[in-house]
Amino acid sequence: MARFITPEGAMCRKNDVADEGRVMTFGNVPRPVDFGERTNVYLVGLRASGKTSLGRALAKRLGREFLDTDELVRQAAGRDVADIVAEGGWESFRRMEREALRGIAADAGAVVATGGGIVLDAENRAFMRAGGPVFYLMADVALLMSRLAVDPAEGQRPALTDLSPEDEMRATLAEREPLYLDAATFVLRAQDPLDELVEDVLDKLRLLRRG
Ligand SMILES: Nc1ncnc2c1ncn2[C@@H]1O[C@H](COP(=O)(O)OP(=O)(O)O)[C@@H](O)[C@H]1O
Ligand SMILES: O=C(O)C1=C[C@@H](OP(=O)(O)O)[C@@H](O)[C@H](O)C1
Ligand SMILES: [Mg+2]
Repeated sequence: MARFITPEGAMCRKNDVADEGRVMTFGNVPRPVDFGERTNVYLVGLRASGKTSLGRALAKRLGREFLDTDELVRQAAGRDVADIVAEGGWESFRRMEREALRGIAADAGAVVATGGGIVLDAENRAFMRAGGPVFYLMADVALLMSRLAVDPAEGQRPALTDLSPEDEMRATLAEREPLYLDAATFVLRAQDPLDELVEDVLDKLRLLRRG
């Protein structure tokens, strides 16, 4: 089993590679093979997988700007997600989310945490893939439910369906996992401690640096 993957490996078909218990995934579409000072890094995954937390820690470690599409939407709208959805429906929020993503300069060199549903839009997935490495924080339902019980943030995370919270999480995972994998350059283990995740990302970014 391969322990290291060259940038050329990023052009191969989707392929999970175990590396000391961690998983790296390379998709079947062209991936950024260069990671430089001005390249954005994107974090995707379900609600409570840790995108915002990891993004903040990673940006600090890299000395880069941290951006969160939910926060950009909130600033643009002057309202939180729950209010946007209550007034205009999810369609309205998704439109704003898409604009927030597009509004981030291609050469910002930022760490960008996204909202869990950003991958529903195929053009968002293509936009991130083309813009920089995309890290998918893979998590199971039990982990996500336990985090949401502690930190529900209802203004930020209104219900997506009429299902019970756990059934909703199950259905959302089933619907979105292929979409996260489609967007992803790498897969991370969401259950790992934050400091280990930061190191894991730095290791993977080194694979993409030229020279
Ligand atoms: N790696 C981690 N280990 C333990 N708790 C975490 C980790 N990442 C995030 N959390 C906690 O999980 C909750 C959701 O994290 P958050 O970063 O808001 O996720 P997301 O942005 O993906 O919705 C927060 O309470 C956060 O403190
Ligand atoms: O999964 C989703 O569809 C959503 C996740 C939320 O962000 P987090 O993933 O940061 O919780 C937020 O964008 C909105 O409530 C929609
Ligand atoms: Mg978040």
